[in-house]
Amino acid sequence: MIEVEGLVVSRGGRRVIEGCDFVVPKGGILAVLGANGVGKTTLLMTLIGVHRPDAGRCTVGGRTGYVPQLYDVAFSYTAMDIALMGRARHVGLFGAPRQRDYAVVRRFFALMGIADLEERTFNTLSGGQRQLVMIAQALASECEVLILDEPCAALDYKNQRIVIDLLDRLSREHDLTVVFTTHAPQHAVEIASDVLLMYPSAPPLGGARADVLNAANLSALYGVPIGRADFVGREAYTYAPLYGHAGDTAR
Ligand SMILES: Nc1ncnc2c1ncn2[C@@H]1O[C@H](COP(=O)(O)OP(=O)(O)OP(=O)(O)O)[C@@H](O)[C@H]1O
Repeated sequence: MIEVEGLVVSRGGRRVIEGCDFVVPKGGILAVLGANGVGKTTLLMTLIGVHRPDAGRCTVGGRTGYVPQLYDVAFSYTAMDIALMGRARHVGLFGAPRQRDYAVVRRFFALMGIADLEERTFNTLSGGQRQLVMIAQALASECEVLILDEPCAALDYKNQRIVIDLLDRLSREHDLTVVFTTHAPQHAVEIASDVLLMYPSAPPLGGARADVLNAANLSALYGVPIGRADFVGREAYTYAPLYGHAGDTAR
């Protein structure tokens, strides 16, 4: 469970988050949406204790895993080495990973369709492949709360599906509490129980997905007209194109 009350956070001497309140129940999924630079990463870093709030309260109940937006490592670790780092609290400070640790990582690699990357050097993987390995690392920690910064940003449609479905499944079957940021409202439509909309000059708006996620709020959030459509019988959002495609005009 996560409880945030009256949260105020500054970066570089400037207030970035002001008056943020929300609750995510155990097993809930919160999607955080907002324009570039509005403070989504700042909020996540505050949840995991990296940034200190100027005011307010922020309680995260349970072992927490974090998946950053971008990740590079200094040494030639393999994808397996990187994912095994998620097992640190199970392995202990001077211990070596055991059979079970490998088995846990391999289970998530298989679920995410990246079993073939196990022996590859992490830094030679594509951005999307690295993102999948980092998510496997966090899941391998067997955390109770998982916080992910744009987990699908570098992923193709199929891999977005895999990650979004996996988060949904883990929250349903293992009561995993999830917070993720995204620039794709569709990810919120698909799995979020709760949504937090972060505005540049107004307090964030949070609540149950059905109450908060709608075309009017999304249009105000991004400053472009966003419409609701139904896509194969499901709620979907899309922004209106600014210009017609060149091929649409009469020649
Ligand atoms: N190290 C820093 N020092 C000063 N200001 C910072 C620092 N890091 C971020 N900021 C500022 O804090 C604000 C919030 O940044 P943050 O990274 O939280 O935004 P975001 O919503 O995650 O953006 P994006 O969608 O582009 O990832 C921005 O205005 C940014 O310029």
